[in-house]
Amino acid sequence: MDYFKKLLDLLKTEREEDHAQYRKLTEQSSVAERRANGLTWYPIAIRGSEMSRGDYLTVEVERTTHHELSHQLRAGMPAVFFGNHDPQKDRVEGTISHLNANRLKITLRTDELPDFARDGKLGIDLLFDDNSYDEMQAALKSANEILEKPEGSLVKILTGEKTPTFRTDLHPISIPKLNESQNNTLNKILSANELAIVHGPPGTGKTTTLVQAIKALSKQENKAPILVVAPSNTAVDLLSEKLSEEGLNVLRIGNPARVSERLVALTLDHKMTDHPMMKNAKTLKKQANEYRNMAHKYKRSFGKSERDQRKALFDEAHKIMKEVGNTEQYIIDDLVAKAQVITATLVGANHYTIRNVKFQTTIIDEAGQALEPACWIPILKAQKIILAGDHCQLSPTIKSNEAAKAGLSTTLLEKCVALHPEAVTLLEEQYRMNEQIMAHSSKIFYQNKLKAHDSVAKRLLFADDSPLAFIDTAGCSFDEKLDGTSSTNPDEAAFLVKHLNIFVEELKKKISTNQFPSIAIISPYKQQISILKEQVEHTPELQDILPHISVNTIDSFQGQERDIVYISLTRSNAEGAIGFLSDIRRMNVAMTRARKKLVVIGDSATLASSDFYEEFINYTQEIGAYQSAWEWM
Ligand SMILES: Nc1ncnc2c1ncn2[C@@H]1O[C@H](COP(=O)(O)OP(=O)(O)OP(=O)(O)O)[C@@H](O)[C@H]1O
Repeated sequence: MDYFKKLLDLLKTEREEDHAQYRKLTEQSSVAERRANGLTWYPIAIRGSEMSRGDYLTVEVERTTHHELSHQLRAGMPAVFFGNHDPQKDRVEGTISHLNANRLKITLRTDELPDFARDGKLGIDLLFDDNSYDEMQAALKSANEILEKPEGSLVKILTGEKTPTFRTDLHPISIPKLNESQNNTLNKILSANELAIVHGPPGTGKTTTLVQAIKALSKQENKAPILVVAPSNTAVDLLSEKLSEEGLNVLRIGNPARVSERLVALTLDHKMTDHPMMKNAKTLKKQANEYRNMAHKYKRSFGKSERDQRKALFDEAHKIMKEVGNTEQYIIDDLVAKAQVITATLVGANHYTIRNVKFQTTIIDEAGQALEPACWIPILKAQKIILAGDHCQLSPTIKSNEAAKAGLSTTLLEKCVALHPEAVTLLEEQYRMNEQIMAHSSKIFYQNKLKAHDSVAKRLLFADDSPLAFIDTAGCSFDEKLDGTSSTNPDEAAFLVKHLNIFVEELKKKISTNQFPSIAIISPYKQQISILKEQVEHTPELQDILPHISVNTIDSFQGQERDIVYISLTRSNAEGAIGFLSDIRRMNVAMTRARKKLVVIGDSATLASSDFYEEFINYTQEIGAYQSAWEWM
């Protein structure tokens, strides 16, 4: 019982901190400041409006200037439509329903355009996303109630009160395109009655395996829809596309982060427009909008009979819209029932279109990055859960240090791996890294069980190149600095760029520019990234290959891979303080992005305080991959 009470407390702390940070960013800041922080579109112009379900008005707007500014507005987020003459008063709240480049649609909680909208000074402001927290909170409360009931067996298993069970009557199947550990995983998923856990280290084909498993599950469950969710829209998009490529009927709930034709065709909106019943709804909608436009011709200031006339027209429009709503609901139910797979984000699993739909099986991908309270939203909709991810890579970002320390950063995946090892299968063969790049990660995180597939085990940029190097800056006096709250090391950055430069010169002799390998330069420290970016961009010899180089923090590279990876560890001090570097899961992500070459630059004297780095450095010494920075000076 205390299990969910504790989570509810942690979630409350997190919500308060998140809200406080949001307020700090928005309160007392001008429109220009909020715009610079990516929270506001201003100015905007109205490009159209139409009635939508529930007597709401959907307005399409365009950002008319400042297109170069990045912003955090996304479909599904709560926002406010405001007039800048009197922003306190002139505001209507709503939800962003579509977003494409510099245009968005916002569904407002009103049935007609407010008067202030006739004035040109309009904008859209992002609101704090209370909805996600409300959904998480409600899910935790329901889970707590279910836990006390006899039928709450899945909840009891996930919280460690019961053990999962497996069918023994199934004949294992073997799919030729899957390797042995992938097939084992597939069979574990099929035989699980309540829970299976897929542990997928970097490059081991987790997505490939899940897609095949979902296909097989769909057959096993007689085509009843399977719910597939992940914490981010990007992850949901990837799975939706792959599942559809395999011929499954996929319905994507919510709005994709990326707009591709294939993906758009899977969305509910798109499928609705193709539905045979939609023509009817469209005709009705058009009629309702005509009534509404007629009503608008009567201004509020007119006499009584005009006001009555206006009201009658609005009433008629609303009546028709109700009918539209019913037809649309019918279409939605039909599409949901016919889908083999429904995909959404964790919170999107409670989208109004599927809110009351129950599933036999739910798959949570990227569970290693999912906030536990969010996982409970889809879990409550299912009888069987598949958790897939890697708890040895980055965990979800938590805003409140207090909540993180008290346990919110521990994922459900991690807890379940510890509670139910019998439900876990490890994908053991990876298709990304040269075996030398893989070895340290495999030893520290995966009990030395990872194998490099033959096609990659010996992969190199060119014959005789070395796939791994640790370059030791100890004794070079490359001292770290503190820039705000972020550590930097300008000397180390300069050294890295110089090393890269020499290596690139060598590469250019062997590989043509258009087939040039991809390069990542990674550091855990934001300010170090800025310095590195600046130096790379100002190195004349690197100009022609700049499009092949990406410089960014570790977090932004999760899930990606590059041919060459340089890591700037940055820390170098007499005290042996390594701060952020002690988060070895983050370093696991950094070190496992490289396909053919990994160069790690750091100060062994500072790093010696950590077993993780000490073992890494020892390993590079054993295989002759250790160098001193002196050799390059
Ligand atoms: N059984 C297999 N045989 C050959 N290639 C495979 C196999 N499984 C996966 N791969 C290849 O390995 C690569 C990674 O696969 P996939 O995208 O499924 O992995 P992932 O584990 O989801 O990746 P990530 O590490 O980014 O999470 C792909 O190029 C895929 O084609």
